[in-house]
Amino acid sequence: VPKKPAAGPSVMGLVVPKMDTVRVGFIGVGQRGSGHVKHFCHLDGVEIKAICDTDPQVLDESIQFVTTQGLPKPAQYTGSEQAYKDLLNRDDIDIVIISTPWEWHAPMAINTMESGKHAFVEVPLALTVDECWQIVDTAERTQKNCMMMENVNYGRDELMVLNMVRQGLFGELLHGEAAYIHELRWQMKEIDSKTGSWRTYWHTKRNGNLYPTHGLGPVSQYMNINRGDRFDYLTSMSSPALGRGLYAKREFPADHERNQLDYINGDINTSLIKTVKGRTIMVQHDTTTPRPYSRHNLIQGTNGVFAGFPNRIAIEQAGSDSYHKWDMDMAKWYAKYDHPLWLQMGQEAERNGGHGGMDFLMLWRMVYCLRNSEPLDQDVYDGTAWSVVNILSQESVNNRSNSVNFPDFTRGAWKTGKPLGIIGT
Ligand SMILES: NC(=O)c1ccc[n+]([C@@H]2O[C@H](COP(=O)([O-])OP(=O)(O)OC[C@H]3O[C@@H](n4cnc5c(N)ncnc54)[C@H](O)[C@@H]3O)[C@@H](O)[C@H]2O)c1
Repeated sequence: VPKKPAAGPSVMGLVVPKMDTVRVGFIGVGQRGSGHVKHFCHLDGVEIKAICDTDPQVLDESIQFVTTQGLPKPAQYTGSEQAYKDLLNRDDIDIVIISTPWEWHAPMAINTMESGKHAFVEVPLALTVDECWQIVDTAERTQKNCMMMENVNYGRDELMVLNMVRQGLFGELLHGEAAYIHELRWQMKEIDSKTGSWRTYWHTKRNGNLYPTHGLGPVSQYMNINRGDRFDYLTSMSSPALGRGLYAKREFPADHERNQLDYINGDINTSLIKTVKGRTIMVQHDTTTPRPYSRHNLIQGTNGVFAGFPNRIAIEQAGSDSYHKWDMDMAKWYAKYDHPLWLQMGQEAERNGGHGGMDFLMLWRMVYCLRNSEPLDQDVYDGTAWSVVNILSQESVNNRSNSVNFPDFTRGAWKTGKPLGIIGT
């Protein structure tokens, strides 16, 4: 895709006028979006103005939840797949939280920004390179935020590792490993509604990394991707696609629809990203094999390594060869390196829950930035760079793993982009 002329100034580091109250609308309140609604009911300085979902039942559940908290009843929109546009026509909403199936993310984000509102979108942000460019173009033309809500960047461990990296504990960074390894075959039993009712089909349409952002977001922030470095090119391979067919055979009658599908997505996809500075990142996707959960969360530098799942660390200390053995005892590392944001908000985040507190912390931080006129921690360039791995990995897999170049969605602004600060220091 050729580099297009910008439709407006870069939105890297975008600061928008301070909001005393953040007025929010929700599109999609299924399994994920309903959680966001619950968290927003416990955040200061927000008003839930409207909620939209095509499923009247989940819509009603979220509306009920809000009112049982003693909060005003939000307006509701349902009845068609386009009903969200009526929500966007309101003039009393500042931000829209989009938690719909993947194919809706890009059009809804674009329509949200065009309606004068800021878009906050579930992962992944987009499904084609063209959609990525359209989102970037719209953000630049409208000067609106479009943040992909990568919650994993707000996990305690990920925040701590970011803090360790910034303090130089690992030396110069060389290599990272990221993954979404999460056995989700059971979602194939969600037939008429819920995640599996739409997500299952992606395994019949694409062969690559369907869901790259959870592991990749934090590793990208460790490496200052789009802020001094950027993804240059990628090569990708997929294993055979066997697990979903076998599962369908075992779990569904022979004539069941799940047994008529052609599952083409390799059970394990492995991609390698090279950055402009020469660093390497391995990214894996596997939602099919019987295997414990992992996002890898590995960062290797000239002075040592941190790896997650389970957490372990090895550092070259004072010339000793202590790095031959993993230190699995995290207590002293947390004591020394817990991120200031976690020290400030971690207890409240854990009390509110959501993937160990990361969900609440992300939403709290979004609202904090909007209310204090600070740039968000993740911008439209991050969301597109992390999401486009989905698309580029397929291209590479389908072409004997030949390398594929990353588009530079920042249009060169990565060279001067400021690294994400450690808030509170
Ligand atoms: N960040 C995370 O940790 C995390 C976790 C789970 C899901 N997700 C993401 O959240 C998104 C939603 O996933 P989910 O598990 O909640 O799925 P889901 O199927 O439970 O919910 C999706 C909702 O969107 C509604 N919807 C579909 N089309 C719509 C339209 N045109 N207008 C309005 N509503 C519409 C559906 O009725 C449904 O209620 C996905 O992108 C998924 O990848 C992220």
